[in-house]
Amino acid sequence: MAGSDDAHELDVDEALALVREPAEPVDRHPDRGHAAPGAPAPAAPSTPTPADKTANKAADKTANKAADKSADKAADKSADQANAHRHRATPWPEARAVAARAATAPRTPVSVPLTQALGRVLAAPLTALTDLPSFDTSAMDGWAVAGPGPWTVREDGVLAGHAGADALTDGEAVRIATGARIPREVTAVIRSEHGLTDDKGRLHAQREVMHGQDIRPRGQECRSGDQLLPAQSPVTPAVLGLAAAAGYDELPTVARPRAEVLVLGDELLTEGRPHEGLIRDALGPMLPPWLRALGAEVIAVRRLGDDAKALHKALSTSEAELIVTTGGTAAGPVDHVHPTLRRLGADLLVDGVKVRPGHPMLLARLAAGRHLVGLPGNPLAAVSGLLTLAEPLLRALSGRIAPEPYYAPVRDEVHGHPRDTRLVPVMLRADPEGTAVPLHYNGPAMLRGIAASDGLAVVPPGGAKPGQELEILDLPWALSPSPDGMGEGLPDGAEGCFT
Ligand SMILES: Nc1nc2c(c(=O)[nH]1)N[C@H]1C(S)=C(S)[C@@H](COP(=O)(O)OP(=O)(O)OC[C@H]3O[C@@H](n4cnc5c(N)ncnc54)[C@H](O)[C@@H]3O)O[C@H]1N2
Ligand code: MOO
Repeated sequence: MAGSDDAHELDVDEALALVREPAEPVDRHPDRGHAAPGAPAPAAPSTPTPADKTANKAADKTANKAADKSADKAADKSADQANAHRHRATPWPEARAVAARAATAPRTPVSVPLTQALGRVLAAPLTALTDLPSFDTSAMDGWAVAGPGPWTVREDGVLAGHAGADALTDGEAVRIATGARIPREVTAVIRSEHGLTDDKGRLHAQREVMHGQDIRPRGQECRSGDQLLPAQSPVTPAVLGLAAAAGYDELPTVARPRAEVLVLGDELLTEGRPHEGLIRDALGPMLPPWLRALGAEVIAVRRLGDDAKALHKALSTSEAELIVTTGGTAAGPVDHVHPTLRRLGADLLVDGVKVRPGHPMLLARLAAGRHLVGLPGNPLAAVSGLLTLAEPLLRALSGRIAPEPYYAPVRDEVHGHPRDTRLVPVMLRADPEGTAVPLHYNGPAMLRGIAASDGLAVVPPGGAKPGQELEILDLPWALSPSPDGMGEGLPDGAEGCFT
């Protein structure tokens, strides 16, 4: 694992670069202090603190020692590697596009019972298997009447789900329940609160009776064969209801991509409180449901510690189409992801992204149809990797349509990184502008901000001014957008059917 326990979106040099425009060559010292980790009122450290001074003195002393030449060499090498890595890093928008294009194989449609279809995507248009309603239906409890009143009321009544009553003749009425079949020759339904029977049992309407009132004619909502929804529509609870009403027992859906989560790190506990340098694994509980919300079927979550052999074996034997690893992406002594991918001859499609947090994230193709997303271990950096690389890849694999980007003005100034995009948790206000309020506790190791947020604001390099419109990344439990054509082509008047 990387030695630095708190690598932030801005380290000291980067924070200084923000106030020292134009940028001079930046010399990184990742182990020598950082900007405030996203906690309230972050401040660029313009004056060295006593702690910095002591650290600097110690560093100078050390640097003067001849015995440390080899350490300097190693540091130079690692700085070179860091620079090379930064150079390779993909700009954030491009990284998302690469991930969206990475899945090329066509998906096989699978027919699943309605009970298993929620959250999937339709592999074919939803076409009505019946007229809806499939027979003329009473919209109200009351009387079905034929011709002008008053009407003689028949002894028997008609209930929903029962066989239809005999045809009425003019001047006849029959008691009818909501949803019951309308007998032939009926001209209107009178609601029970709008009719009175006299002592001879004859029915009188209390208000004017319009022809056809409170009758839902067969096919009012759709005719058999009508397209109700286009292919690629997400299957929501409402879609399940519509499909059942239209006669479906199963739905043709796009197969869910199988995903496996490999949690790396010897320092992780699965229960209890952190102690003696050990911390709780925050990603094991967070990622599986998040991946499911993004369309994946999570087939396994495994904790491998910092064991290069175990990682190699897991990657070579996994049956998942998407392997998500957490941690081990940096260049620390036990960061095994890069070396293992090299051993496997994987194709690195994205190796580092110009985004904070999460810049060490990566995307690799292991073999045809099998990908790995390497998420950095810092929890918010992992969320950033999830939304930057796993989300577009899973969207393509599960047949979902990319949401239209949406924008909201930020309430406050948001500090930017000098070169990289920042993703900052925001809360959306219910005001007319839908203002986004940036949240504190947005440091790479923190989940407190994201847990309270409605989305992530995309802050361009250089930052954003109050009122500036920023793209907002939805969290996957927010509503999915409708694909093109959904809601179009409804027959005239279909929306205006109030009762
Ligand atoms: N010399 C450098 N060191 C680091 C750099 C750098 O540029 N130069 N980048 C830093 C950044 S930024 C990040 S992000 C991390 C990424 O490191 P890894 O992906 O190798 O992650 P680890 O070192 O394994 O862990 C980092 C951090 O996160 C904690 N962690 C890991 N897994 C979990 C988990 N499942 N739940 C909760 N917390 C987890 C881990 O204990 C570390 O504190 O590298 C920096 N270093
Ligand atoms: O800044 Mo790291 O990428 O913690 O996320």
